[in-house]
Amino acid sequence: MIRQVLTIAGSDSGGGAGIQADIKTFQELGVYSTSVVTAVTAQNTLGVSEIYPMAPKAVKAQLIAVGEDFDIAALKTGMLFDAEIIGETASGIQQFGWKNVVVDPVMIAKGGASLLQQAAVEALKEYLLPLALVVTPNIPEAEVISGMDIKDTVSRRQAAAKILSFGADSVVIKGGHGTDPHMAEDFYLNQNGEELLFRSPRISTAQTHGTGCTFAAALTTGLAKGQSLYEAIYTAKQFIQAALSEELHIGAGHGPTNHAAYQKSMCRKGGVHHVEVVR
Ligand SMILES: Nc1ncnc2c1ncn2[C@@H]1O[C@H](COP(=O)(O)OP(=O)(O)O)[C@@H](O)[C@H]1O
Ligand SMILES: Cc1ncc(COP(=O)(O)OP(=O)(O)O)c(N)n1
Repeated sequence: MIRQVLTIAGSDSGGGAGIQADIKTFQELGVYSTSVVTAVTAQNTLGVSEIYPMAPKAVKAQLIAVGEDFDIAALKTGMLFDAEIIGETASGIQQFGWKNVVVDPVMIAKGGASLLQQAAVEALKEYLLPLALVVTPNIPEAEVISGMDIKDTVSRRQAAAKILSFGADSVVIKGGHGTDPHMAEDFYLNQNGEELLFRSPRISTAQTHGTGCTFAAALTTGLAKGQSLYEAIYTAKQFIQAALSEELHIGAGHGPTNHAAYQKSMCRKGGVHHVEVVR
């Protein structure tokens, strides 16, 4: 039977991030996607113009509808917007005993719009992080959650350890916002103190809308298929590298990544992107 996954996230009318990015990624990687919409954003490649959060009871009703009928092998959370929606999300995960929980702690869109109320950060730490197999902040999100500045590899490791203190099994601090002009480096740390670096050449492109959602969705798919966390992160890094490499050039701003590129690269001899892993 096809593996079933769930995304709990906001809608991006521009289709590059949020629920739309997740579903495209799930489809490309061969799992069946269910979805719980937490908010509707009016958004395109130039930015977010309006946000309409769902009523918490609407989020709850969607979670129950999915939970009562589907066998969810892995799930990801994205834009959750406020503390009440975080509370409903955490309750749903616990009610249905869902495992393989990937928490992408979406806070700010590339254009600067706030996708999580500041007051909700505490709820994220208290209710959601303890349920996470892996939490995937970008560097600014990792700074907010840890309350620390990340300016080098030492402070990145300290911030990752602080994030783990809120109860997630592991963390990946994504490197898209890093300062290395040559490499995009994602740092993994787990509760056993094991750390890994996943490194790919940094691609010079403005078509980066939705990189974080896409990466976390690909990771979620790997877990649903029974991959180890290591394999799932590795595949997700290959997926996003391909999606950034073959630009679509859609829209006038930060365009979406190309969700179809990974499958195309699989068909080419030697086409799958190499990811360097440093232990
Ligand atoms: N220019 C780039 N070249 C290669 N990989 C990138 C680039 N930008 C982001 N990535 C990768 O995309 C994934 C998402 O990272 P990031 O952009 O930091 O997340 P977010 O969209 O949440 O800000 C990570 O695996 C990161 O290393
Ligand atoms: C509805 C919605 N959810 C999440 C995001 C942020 O997505 P992300 O992958 O972090 O990409 P950027 O916004 O940084 O390009 C979003 N914009 N909208």
